[in-house]
Amino acid sequence: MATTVLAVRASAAPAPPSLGAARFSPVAGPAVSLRTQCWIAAKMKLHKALRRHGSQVQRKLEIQGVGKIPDCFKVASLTGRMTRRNVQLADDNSIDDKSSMHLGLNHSEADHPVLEEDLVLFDNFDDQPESVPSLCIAVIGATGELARNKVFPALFALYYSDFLPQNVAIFGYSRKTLADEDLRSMIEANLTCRVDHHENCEEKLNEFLKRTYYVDAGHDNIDGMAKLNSKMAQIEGTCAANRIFYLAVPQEALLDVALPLSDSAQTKHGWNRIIIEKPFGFTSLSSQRVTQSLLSRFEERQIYRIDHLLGKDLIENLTVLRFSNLVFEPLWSRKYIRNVQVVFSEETSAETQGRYFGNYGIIRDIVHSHILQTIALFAMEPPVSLDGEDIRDEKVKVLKSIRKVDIEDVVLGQLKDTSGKVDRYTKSMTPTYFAAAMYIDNARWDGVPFLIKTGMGLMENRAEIRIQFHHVPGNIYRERFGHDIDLDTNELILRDLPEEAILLKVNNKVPGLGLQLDASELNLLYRDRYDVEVPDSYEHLLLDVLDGDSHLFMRSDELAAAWSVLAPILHEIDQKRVAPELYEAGDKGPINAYYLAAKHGVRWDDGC
Ligand SMILES: NC(=O)C1=CN([C@@H]2O[C@H](COP(=O)(O)OP(=O)(O)OC[C@H]3O[C@@H](n4cnc5c(N)ncnc54)[C@H](OP(=O)(O)O)[C@@H]3O)[C@@H](O)[C@H]2O)C=CC1
Ligand SMILES: O=C1O[C@H](COP(=O)(O)O)[C@@H](O)[C@H](O)[C@H]1O
Repeated sequence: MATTVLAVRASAAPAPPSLGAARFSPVAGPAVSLRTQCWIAAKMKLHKALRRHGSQVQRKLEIQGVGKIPDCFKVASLTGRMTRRNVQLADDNSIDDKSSMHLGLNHSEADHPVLEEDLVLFDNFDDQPESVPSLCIAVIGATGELARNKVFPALFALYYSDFLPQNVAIFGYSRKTLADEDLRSMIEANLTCRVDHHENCEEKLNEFLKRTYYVDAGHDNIDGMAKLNSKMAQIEGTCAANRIFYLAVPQEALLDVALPLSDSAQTKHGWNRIIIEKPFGFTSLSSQRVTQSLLSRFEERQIYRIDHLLGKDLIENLTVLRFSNLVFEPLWSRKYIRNVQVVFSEETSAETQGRYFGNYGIIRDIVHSHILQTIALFAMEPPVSLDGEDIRDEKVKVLKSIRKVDIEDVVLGQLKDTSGKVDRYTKSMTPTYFAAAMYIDNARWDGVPFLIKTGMGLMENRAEIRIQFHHVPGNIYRERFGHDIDLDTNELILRDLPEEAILLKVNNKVPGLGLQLDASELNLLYRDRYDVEVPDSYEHLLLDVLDGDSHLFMRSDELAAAWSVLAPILHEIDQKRVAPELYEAGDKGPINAYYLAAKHGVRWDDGC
């Protein structure tokens, strides 16, 4: 563990610490006061704490009678005891550990101590302000589709809402010859972000753009990363500084970028985190090699494998609903649950997905990460805490318990080519649709089919998880339901698309004389309940990275376990040359998916 050496000042009336922010002031307009920086840091911490520990933190706030946003040192005392890691820190009275917590330093990531002469903290945490480390975010592959359409807009939305520290700098990096101004114009031109109609947006955008710089990598990432490092260092000075590197590059370029980055672009004055995009490898072996190379240079805790589909509220609700409601928690097992359906379908055709879908196909692109992570979060045992590692410990057990999938329980589909051109998917047999029945061989889920279905170019956008419960044993009302026993099945539906909702199907009496039963839905429609704009999932996940919260990012052992589930299927598909069933755009997808569900005693109940 790296030791953080800090110069401690005696007591009252401390001189303001030398802030990285001061170095940003020439580009950022007037220097921002320590108070403001502290307030922003507090707000970020508080936002996160409220999101994750809601009422606990809220109660503490009320008890302390603090205003809307308390001072950062007070927030630390409100949130600092929430995770196991922080419990240890809070229990340890040494100034070093406490100070590193306030600085946002994660010991295992902070390879080197913060420089003694640059950083001044204070011995009384309840009364004294703290220094806010600067943050540099580099978007590698800045000219690509993902960076332009998703990453920069998400960064700006976070900046707009004050979720990035005041002393932040953004770097775009690619091999094209561009100037800062070109990058800024590109960001501005592609800003489809949700805050563009909000108050002061233009002002904020100008501020944001002034903090944005371009680094031309040339044709060699070794030189490129050295250049990036020196540009960042110039801005950071020698103060405490953290860095995030978003690797928005094709899989083939990942190591070409990541290895020089590890050698030359990491800060020695804080933590470094890298974000890696899906799909995570083409084969189990190639993925393993990439992982080994990454782990030879980075610590596991530094690596964030991002799948933006996991940044939806639907996914967080999986655990919130189960673990915070007594009416659901006891039902979460084979005893009450008959089957689980995970559906992710899109109207858009794979043609419109751009290069990133390419030859990878839907199994590597969507099933490997999104679907298997959803199942893992759904089916895991209660984690010890909300700490990322505790959750990942439980997810990996689920992935390792998934039974080898029988190829007879797999349906592949491919969108018919309507362009008249040679169909690149047909040529490569790349599936654009996948359905399967999976089983988890453990005590909780033994015998429960998990039916998954995902495809492009279908009749509607749908992302939902449906949980069908067993029929009531010896139901005394059975005669009132008619012949279709499925009609009285209780069902819980968590939905992201077509619109966010949580629905519970229950049986009730039809009004009037006589006793007739009906199946109705108790609806929680987010649109009606909450008058808020939903942040893009990239915003959510970027904030998690900033916060060091890893629970929605696949750890290397999860990645390997997911490959163990899918590699045999991919291998058998290749070996037997299993041809995908063609389906029309805007249709329901392959008919075989319906036979598959019936074989496992399930009826898709999803409208498509
Ligand atoms: N597009 C999307 O919405 C999504 C993309 N992804 C994933 O994100 C990654 C990027 O996708 P996308 O933006 O579509 O790809 P693009 O091809 O549009 O962009 C790739 C970017 O990487 C840069 N690049 C390529 N090779 C290198 C290299 N060796 N060194 C440095 N820079 C390099 C390119 O710039 P230059 O050639 O100038 O260096 C370009 O800026 C992929 O892994 C993809 O699977 C995941 C989900 C969604
Ligand atoms: O990663 C992917 O996500 C997109 C859907 O993104 P969203 O922001 O519209 O939710 C999907 O179209 C693509 O196939 C997939 O690779």
